[in-house]
Amino acid sequence: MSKITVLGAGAWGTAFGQVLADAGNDVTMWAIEPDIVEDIRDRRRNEARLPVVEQLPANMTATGDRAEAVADAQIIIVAIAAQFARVALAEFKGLIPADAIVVSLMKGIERGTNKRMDEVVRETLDLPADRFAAVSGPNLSKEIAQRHPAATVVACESIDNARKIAEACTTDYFKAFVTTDVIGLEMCGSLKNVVALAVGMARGAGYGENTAAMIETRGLAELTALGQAAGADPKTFAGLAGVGDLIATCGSPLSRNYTFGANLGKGLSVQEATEASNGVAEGVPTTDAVVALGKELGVPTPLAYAMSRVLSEGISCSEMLTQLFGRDITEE
Ligand SMILES: NC(=O)C1=CN([C@@H]2O[C@H](COP(=O)(O)OP(=O)(O)OC[C@H]3O[C@@H](n4cnc5c(N)ncnc54)[C@H](O)[C@@H]3O)[C@@H](O)[C@H]2O)C=CC1
Ligand SMILES: O=C(CO)COP(=O)(O)O
Repeated sequence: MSKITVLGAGAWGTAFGQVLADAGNDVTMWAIEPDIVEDIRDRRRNEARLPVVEQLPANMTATGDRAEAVADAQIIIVAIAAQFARVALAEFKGLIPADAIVVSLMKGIERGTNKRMDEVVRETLDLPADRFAAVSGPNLSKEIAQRHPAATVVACESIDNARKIAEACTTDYFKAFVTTDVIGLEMCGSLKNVVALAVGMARGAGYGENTAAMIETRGLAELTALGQAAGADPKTFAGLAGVGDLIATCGSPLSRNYTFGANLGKGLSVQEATEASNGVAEGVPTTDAVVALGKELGVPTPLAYAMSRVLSEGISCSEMLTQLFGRDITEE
């Protein structure tokens, strides 16, 4: 049993906090929103971000005080919207215990720098590779909050530390596999959100299984190529964090990215879809970062490019698909 702190009490931060508490750990949530801290601490609820949970476990509390949150924590989980991770974590620099393992749940690429979350977290906290882990997989928060059976993958350059994190989040309904492929895990989690935007858009526009399968399969090829160029192990893309998460995210209205895309497909503007979104749709800012990363690594990213035109120019779903596939005859 460990003292574990979760930074960010959004939908996934809170649901994962419950998993950790169910696994027998003492869990402290830190959030920037005083009303959410008060709700978790005084009422064992997170009405704003995770209303589906009627009562959070008794071994879960919350604070808005940064130093108090991380003092004596053996494991620190980061579940903050990816584009704000750098600015939020900078406030924790110097407060993190020297032997704590820092674990990212975030699925995004930083806009402007094109950096993965392992790079952002390690840079900001000045953390060695063996004290950073990422958790990613088919993990829709609302299902896990209701304790539906699910699995995930923990990646750390130190397999022993990956095992420590896996053990800390193992319950009778939640299983964690381990890997040392941090880059692969990060790339899978971030890039599948862009694919989910496109699939959601096609569904929202009224297209069926063939169109969805085409986007998912070509999307998987795109994220695998980009991941490999960044140094990932191709096997990771065929596993839970790759195909697994793609299936969950591209097939569920519980996904914010899928829903954001579906709203675009139904004719909402980007602004309207943003206002309708229940939480962060990471694929939106990540799309441009993926296009830029593709250029940097010399890997074509037709799907991310087509989606970037949807987001910046408002092209329609059929224009997006025409842009995506073109008319040239190419090998699969
Ligand atoms: N919801 C889900 O099913 C899953 C989400 N994820 C990933 O986990 C991450 C967090 O997602 P959710 O908790 O669902 O999102 P959310 O939209 O419910 O919450 C986002 C969190 O970021 C925090 N935040 C934003 N700006 C901040 C700042 N400047 N300082 C401090 N905190 C700030 C918010 O306070 C909030 O707690 C995302 O990267 C997401 O892709 C991963 C797996 C599943
Ligand atoms: O990552 C997720 C499922 O694995 C959650 O997807 P959304 O962020 O689109 O809700």
